[in-house]
Amino acid sequence: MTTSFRRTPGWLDWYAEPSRPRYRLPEGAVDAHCHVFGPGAAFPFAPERRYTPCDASRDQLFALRDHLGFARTVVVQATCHGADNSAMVDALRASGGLARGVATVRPDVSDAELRELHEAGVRGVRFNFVKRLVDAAPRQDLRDVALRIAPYGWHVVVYFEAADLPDLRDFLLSVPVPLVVDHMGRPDVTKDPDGPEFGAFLDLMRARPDIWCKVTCPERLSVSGPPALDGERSAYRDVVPFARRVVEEFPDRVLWGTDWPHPNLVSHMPDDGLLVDFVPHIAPTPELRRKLLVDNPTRLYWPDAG
Ligand SMILES: O=C(O)/C=C(\CC(=O)C(=O)O)C(=O)O
Repeated sequence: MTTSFRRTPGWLDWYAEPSRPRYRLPEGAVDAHCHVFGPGAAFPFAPERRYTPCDASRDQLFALRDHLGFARTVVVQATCHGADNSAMVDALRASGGLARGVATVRPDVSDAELRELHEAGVRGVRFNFVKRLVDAAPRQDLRDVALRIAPYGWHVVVYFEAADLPDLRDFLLSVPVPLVVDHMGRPDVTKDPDGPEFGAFLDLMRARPDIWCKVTCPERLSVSGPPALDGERSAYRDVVPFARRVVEEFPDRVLWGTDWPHPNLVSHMPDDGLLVDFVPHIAPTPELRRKLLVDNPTRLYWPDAG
């Protein structure tokens, strides 16, 4: 077994000493999008991966959760682990019920494996259409996976770039379980939020009442910045109109998460405490923030928690 991995050249490690957010998260807040990486010595990265990250363990994730003031987390399988969900599942099992997961599975996954994932806390699978991260999976395979997971009440998390939405739209609308779109479908934020490209995304959201959206990753989408560093509490201003538009039109179907440990960022690594301070800019009222951070993710991932 390989126990030592050389990270991708230029890899930025997660921010070691995040500040404490000035914005105090409401009780029961959920970080609905984050990952664990390895550690590679215990959970080797997948041979087919497109990047090799630094380690980011479950205990480091739980420490960040507590530091920022989140109650719970949703751990999303990252492509560097392929369809080997063991690092993510290990995090769920160690969380004492405070973490749920989104897995990657192949169409030949057995019912026993699906049951085991469900028992560990998995509630969805992720379909990744971002070409720099994965080879395109045949859509029939994805449909087969969606049919396999439907009896468990799971959803499908989809990650795609805005430019690919026209091609994906019919397929997405045909998926027979709820959909959760990562990072607002990655809009080009140099374009007009009222223009046709983001309009196509909003139309997708309008097309089905069970399509949810993560209004996440301003640090990935922003072109103008400023970055969430050095005490900056009004970071990523160019992303605000996009995220706010979604939060205000679909207040009951939006989720937020840190995306820690922020794979593949190249310009900077954000201070996660300052990222939390981004939330009031996109969800301007206490009610919108409660829905975004507590009610919506709890309904989707802990429906029995009340
Ligand atoms: O962490 C994210 O959501 C975004 C990623 C990484 C990713 O999705 C993955 O590796 O699975 C990205 O844009 O590189």
